[in-house]
Amino acid sequence: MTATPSHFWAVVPAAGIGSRMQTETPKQYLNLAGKTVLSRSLGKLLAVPFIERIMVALSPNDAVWPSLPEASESRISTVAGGSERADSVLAALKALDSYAAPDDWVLVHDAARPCVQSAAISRMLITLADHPVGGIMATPIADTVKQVDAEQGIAATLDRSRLWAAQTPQLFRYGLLVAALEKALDAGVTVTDEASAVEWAGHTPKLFSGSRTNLKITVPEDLHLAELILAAEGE
Ligand SMILES: Nc1ccn([C@@H]2O[C@H](COP(=O)(O)OP(=O)(O)OP(=O)(O)O)[C@@H](O)[C@H]2O)c(=O)n1
Ligand SMILES: C[C@](O)(CO)[C@H](O)COP(=O)(O)O
Repeated sequence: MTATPSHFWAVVPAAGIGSRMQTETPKQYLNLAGKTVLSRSLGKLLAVPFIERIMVALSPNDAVWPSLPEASESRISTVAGGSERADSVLAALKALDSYAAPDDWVLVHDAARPCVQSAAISRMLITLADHPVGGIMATPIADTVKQVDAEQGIAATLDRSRLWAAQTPQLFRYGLLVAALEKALDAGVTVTDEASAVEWAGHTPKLFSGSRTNLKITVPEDLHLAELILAAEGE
């Protein structure tokens, strides 16, 4: 690796309630092939040796975390998250302040994406290491894309040739990401991923081609798909 800044940190937003899963237990604590979804996601990051510390944003009401094996892992710390995903990410970034220098890299990865491959994360870090801004894992949109009206009638068929679906991990310089998120949230901009704040600040992040198996567990059927993906990968 030829990266000038040699430090890599990670942030895992895990403070959501998982309303679209329709389960009482927040989705990060659902069982996925014998471990919690959060444990599986953290395991993928812990297997990347470049990552020095992982800051996990948890709900202030979280009572489950202390029972996870990862709670006693020396490379993991926790912090209270916020009301939106972006608030949780910013809280975790700020909690890394005593470790991270402005030019260090920080990788943000959703707790809800447990099927990401550690080898793909390493390849992404190596590929983007000399980029001035950073980038995100993403896949080209495979389906024909429809824009709908208020009654769910089809209003248009979009040109998908330049449309990609954003995933996590998303990798940015620490100082640039903190500044971009703070400014976007202060301005009331809707920020559903880190790249949207960085784009709003005037930068051009890169896309790193990922896999569609890196799905986000969002609705009930995703848990079954994730089990199949992990089983196919021998996990
Ligand atoms: N206030 C929030 C909201 C979300 N997240 C985290 O952000 C990731 C992606 O968000 P999403 O899939 O939308 O999770 P939820 O907000 O939990 O789900 P829903 O929108 O269905 O309620 C998840 O790991 C989730 O725990 C978070 O840390 N803090
Ligand atoms: C960051 C993200 O995973 C990219 O796909 C996603 O935007 C976060 O989830 P949400 O459902 O948009 O909150």
